Amino acid sequence: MLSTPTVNKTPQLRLSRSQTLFEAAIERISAAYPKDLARKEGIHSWPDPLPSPTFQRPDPLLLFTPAEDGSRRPEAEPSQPYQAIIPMTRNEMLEHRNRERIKPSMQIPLGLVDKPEEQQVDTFLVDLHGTTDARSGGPLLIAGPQHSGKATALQTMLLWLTTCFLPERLRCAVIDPLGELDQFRALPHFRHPSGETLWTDGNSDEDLTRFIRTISADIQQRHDKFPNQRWERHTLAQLWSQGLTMPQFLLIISNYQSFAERVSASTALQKLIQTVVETRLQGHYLILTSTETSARYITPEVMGACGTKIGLALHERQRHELFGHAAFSTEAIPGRGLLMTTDRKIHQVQLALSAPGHTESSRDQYLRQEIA
Ligand SMILES: Nc1ncnc2c1ncn2[C@@H]1O[C@H](COP(=O)(O)OP(=O)(O)OP(=O)(O)O)[C@@H](O)[C@H]1O
Repeated sequence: MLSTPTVNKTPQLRLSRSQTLFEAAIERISAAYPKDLARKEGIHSWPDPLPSPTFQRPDPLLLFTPAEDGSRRPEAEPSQPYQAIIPMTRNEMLEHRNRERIKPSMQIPLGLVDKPEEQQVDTFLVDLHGTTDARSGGPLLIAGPQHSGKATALQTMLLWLTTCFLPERLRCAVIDPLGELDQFRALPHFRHPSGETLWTDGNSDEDLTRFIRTISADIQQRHDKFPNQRWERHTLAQLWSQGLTMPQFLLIISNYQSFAERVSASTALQKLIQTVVETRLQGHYLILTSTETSARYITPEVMGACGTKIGLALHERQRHELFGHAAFSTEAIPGRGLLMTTDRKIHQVQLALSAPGHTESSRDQYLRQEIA
């Protein structure tokens, strides 16, 4: 039986302006009863709180460990080290990709998830294929108002995927009405073998129809190539191991709500979504972002198909629409949100940035250089 630790002297509480009371309380407890001492006394569950971007430190959580390359170091080097989801630089990851025999995987590290019931903070893996446990998800929906971090989350996921997979292993098609993913546009992952670009802003019905036709034909072709194949969870992995390079296919529709008023566009998109969702085991995956959560913008069928839902900075009605009555409010912190997976449990998450930098433009520049 463990004796309750006694704290004789509580250090002075210094509240900086950017610190919330909750963080200050944790800091105070941590100072009074440090982790090392807790471990010595057999207490191992002492998770850090989710990292919070602040005015002084807007980029505390990154996908990759930033490179030690002075020329590309973010302008103001912070005193604290960055917290990175992947303990490798992007270059190390690229080398790893070239050396290893790569398997198909749509598990994407996107941040940290707080699990108070397990007293743990874990890496948050989005699982578009659905292979792990009850948490695994299938299609992903990220909902949040403007400037809540949706595009940033897409950038982090695209950086991960295009780093892990060569274009013959991953093909992406993007509908990006606001040009938020432009940094990635020139990558070969976004081009069809025919040379056609798999990218549209979707602003004209004509463009959208052409785009949908190309993707639908691709999906049909894959089906025709293996007419007798019974697609199961590991079929794609088995085909890869036999040397058949059939790319995983990811469809991203950013700002999906913007198509709701255009009847023919939204009908065509819904049909495409349904096809992609139904052929997940063949390696077709879907990510949607939306500023709206009501049935007027996202039909119950599309909402129901999204096994993983992330809500960023939602107000109460939207939280209910997305997560039901169990949803709770989170602090207004960039990249902080709620997550619900197929087990219908709700957790708080902090999403990672794809690039370091104190301002949006310096992060954008870093990301562009990184991809180039
Ligand atoms: N995970 C994060 N960590 C720290 N800051 C973040 C994070 N995500 C977003 N931000 C901050 O919030 C700003 C807005 O993010 P982003 O552009 O991704 O939002 P959005 O929801 O896509 O908005 P819009 O719909 O207007 O494009 C970013 O420039 C960044 O400063």
